[in-house]
This record gives sequence, structure tokens and C-alpha cells, in this order.
Amino acid sequence: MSDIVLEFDRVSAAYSGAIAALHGVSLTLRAGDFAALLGANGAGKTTLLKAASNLLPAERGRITGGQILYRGEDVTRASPDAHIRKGLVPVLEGRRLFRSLSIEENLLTGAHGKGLGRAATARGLEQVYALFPRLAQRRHAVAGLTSGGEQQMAAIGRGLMAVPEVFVLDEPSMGLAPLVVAEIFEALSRLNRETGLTILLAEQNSAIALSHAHHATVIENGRSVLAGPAAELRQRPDIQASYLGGQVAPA
Ligand SMILES: Nc1ncnc2c1ncn2[C@@H]1O[C@H](COP(=O)(O)OP(=O)(O)OP(=O)(O)O)[C@@H](O)[C@H]1O
Repeated sequence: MSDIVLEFDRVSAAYSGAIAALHGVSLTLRAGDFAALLGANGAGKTTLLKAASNLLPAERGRITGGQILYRGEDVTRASPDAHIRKGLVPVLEGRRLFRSLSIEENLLTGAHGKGLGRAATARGLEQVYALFPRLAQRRHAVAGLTSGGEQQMAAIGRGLMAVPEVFVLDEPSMGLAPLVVAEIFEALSRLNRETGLTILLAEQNSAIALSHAHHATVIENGRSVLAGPAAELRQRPDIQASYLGGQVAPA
């Protein structure tokens, strides 16, 4: 049996007004992969991630060509809820927590979405609090009054409560201090290593992405222009110049 879990097969997408955002992007994720999408502002990273969960129609966008396969099944037009039930769980930019609910209540919404029972919900909370001890301390705090880092951890935690098989994250580092970014990427690496969770993330912070992901794809103007193992991409002068500010990313 193939261990391919998620496959973008020549995916093209556009927004209303015929703004083309993706032009035939192909990308394959195998079970246990940790993959990064790199690219400048507007390159098409978010569009690709939203296409994966069929979230483009909510933005007056649509997939105009190609297909998305999840475990070999064409899910291009499956509903966002169906994706979550199958195990493909998005954690999107902006965090979108319920600001007036507590951190724990937000986490519980992830389990409700999946229809988990009591025991599975309790196990989920335990896993999230073990991964982010800070959330355990802040479990009763109103989400809208917590720090950006705590909100990002809660958004990731809420995604974990839905028991993902593939986790799709958009810019987990956005707006966060370097130490918090490091903490979040350490947690993602740990999840990937210890639970085999397959991860696809888009990241502007190419240095941190390339030091945690196994492989990466560079998107430019809606096209995949380069893909390879993260360790190799880190050494390439063109990647260093364009995406690492001339620096070599830490291993
Ligand atoms: N809701 C939308 N309506 C119309 N055009 C959009 C919409 N969202 C994105 N676009 C356009 O689609 C293209 C790809 O944008 P996308 O957000 O996917 O890029 P990105 O690589 O994620 O960029 P960033 O890192 O800035 O988030 C851009 O030209 C953008 O202006």
C-alpha cells in the first residue's frame, strides 16, 4: 500500500475577477512527512493550503484545474468538514479563536467539531497541555486577552483536538517573538517525531522552516519552482540570497 497521504496534482486556482493564484502546482506528502512551503508575499502559499481543505469558495476563489487526493481519494470538492472528519485539519493564519471563550473552551471546540467522546476529549486536552504547559496554566484565561504566542498555541491545540492525520498550518510564526517561534516549531517537530503526524506548513520565516521541515517547496508567482530536502535547500546560494537573508539556516 502506498504511504502517500496527500497529493496536489497540477492544482490551479483563481479568485473572483479571474485573478489566477496557482498554476499547476504538484506536491506529494507521505505519511510522517514534515514539509514546508516557502515563498514571498502573494506567491500562493495560503491559496494552496486553503485549496487542500476546499476553503477557497469562502473567499470567492476556486480550484480551476487539477485535483487533490487524500489517501488516493479525490477530495477536491469535498466539504471542509469532510476534510476534518477524514483527518486533514487546517490551522490557518489569523488564529480565529473564539475571543470571548476561555483557552480550554476553544480547545474543546476542536473536539466537538470531530464528535469525540469524553475519554478521547480528556486525552486530547492532556496531550495539548503536555505539549504546551503554558496553555495548562492559562486554561481558564479569556482567549482574546492572552498573548499572541498563547493564541497560536491554542489554535494549534484546537487543531490537535480534532485528531489530525495531516496538519496544515499557515504561517505559525506570524507576529511572534523569536523565542516563541522556536517553542512552537519545537512542539511541531516533537509531534511529527513522536506521533508520526504529517505536517504541511507555509512559512515566511524560511530559516526556522528549513531547520525543522524535512523537505520544502518554493512557490513563486503561483508556481512550484524548486523542491528538495531542507538540508540541501539550506545550502543553496540562491535560497540563502532570496529566502535566508544571505544567512545559512541553523541545522
Ligand atoms: N481573497 C482573495 N481575493 C482575491 N485575490 C486573492 C485573495 N487571497 C489571495 N489573493 C491573491 O492571490 C495571490 C496569492 O495569494 P496568497 O495569499 O495565496 O499568497 P501567500 O504566498 O500566502 O502570501 P502571504 O505570505 O503574503 O500570505 C496573490 O496575488 C493575492 O493577492
